[in-house]
Amino acid sequence: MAVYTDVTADELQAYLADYDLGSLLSCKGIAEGVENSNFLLHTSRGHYILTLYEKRVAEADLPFFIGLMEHLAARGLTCPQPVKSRAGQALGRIAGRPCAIVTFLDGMWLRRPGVAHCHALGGALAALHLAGRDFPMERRNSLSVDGWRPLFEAAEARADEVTPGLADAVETALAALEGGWPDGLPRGVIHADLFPDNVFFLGDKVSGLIDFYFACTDTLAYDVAICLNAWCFEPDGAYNVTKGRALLDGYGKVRPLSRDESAALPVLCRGAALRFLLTRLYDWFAVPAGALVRRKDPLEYYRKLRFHQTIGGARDYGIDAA
Ligand SMILES: Nc1ncnc2c1ncn2[C@@H]1O[C@H](COP(=O)(O)OP(=O)(O)O)[C@@H](O)[C@H]1O
Ligand SMILES: N[C@@H](CCOP(=O)(O)O)C(=O)O
Repeated sequence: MAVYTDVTADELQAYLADYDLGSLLSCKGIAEGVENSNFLLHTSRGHYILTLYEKRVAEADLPFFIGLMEHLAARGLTCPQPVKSRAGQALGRIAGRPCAIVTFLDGMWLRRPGVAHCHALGGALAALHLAGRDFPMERRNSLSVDGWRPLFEAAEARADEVTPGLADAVETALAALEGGWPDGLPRGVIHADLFPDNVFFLGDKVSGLIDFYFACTDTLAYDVAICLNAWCFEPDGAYNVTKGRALLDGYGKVRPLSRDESAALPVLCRGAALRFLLTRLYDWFAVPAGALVRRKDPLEYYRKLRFHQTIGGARDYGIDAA
């Protein structure tokens, strides 16, 4: 359960007095997520999500996230919509943390997505990339290649407690990526964390996307690599090429990848694997005492990184590369 900051009933009542949300019926901490504190609010007007922004979210970035959700919704994407106070403010402060209330989305996320879901996810990701093309704000990706070494240095001394040899393996992979990270590929708004728990389905159809708090301006194909890692590996660690092909096909039907983007997938997948390995490794040792959160396994992403280090080329992901 991700609740780092508790909210008292009095604090919440006082906060909601500035909103036209009716009377508060209940407020429950949400038993999922790792980054922020989330609460399900039930008021006489309906259901809402209250998010208190924690550790990795810089307050200065909040207008980007809020503006992006509004922009994407205006272009037909289903994503949470910030609820404004009577004074027209989407952002506030509660229990000492910056916060926002957003609309509740129907649907559920899938613990075991199948091939059809991967296809639908690919289409939804491409639709997001297209809808973001004319978003006027920019946000640098603080968790791209130049953000990885500081994370590694913070966790390096204890990395081998997770598995022997991890520190050396990460150093080698990191140095290779720092020396050969692609630039010049098409850029735009990326979600940067479109894991299954951030995609809601009704049947085989994507019903909504949530959790835009890593969204930024970066290489579009890097977002595809993040999704290949998050959606197309089986619990036993095997890459499922049928799911990979479905995801890439779903994506390509909406926004075809260029030959350069396809050819860059192996290095982008290695980078995407290292990025989540590093944040999970950092968090493994840095979860604050008393926080209610389930830590995520860094080794899952170490295994994915090793897979990507062994593949021959983009064709192995289920795509015909240049
Ligand atoms: N707008 C929403 N509608 C419905 N459920 C939501 C919404 N936002 C968050 N949730 C629920 O809260 C959980 C955690 O949200 P998430 O944004 O992933 O947290 P975190 O910010 O910690 O990553 C989700 O898995 C989902 O169950
Ligand atoms: N997806 C990340 C962690 C962040 O997950 P969230 O959707 O709960 O914010 C990971 O798997 O490491």
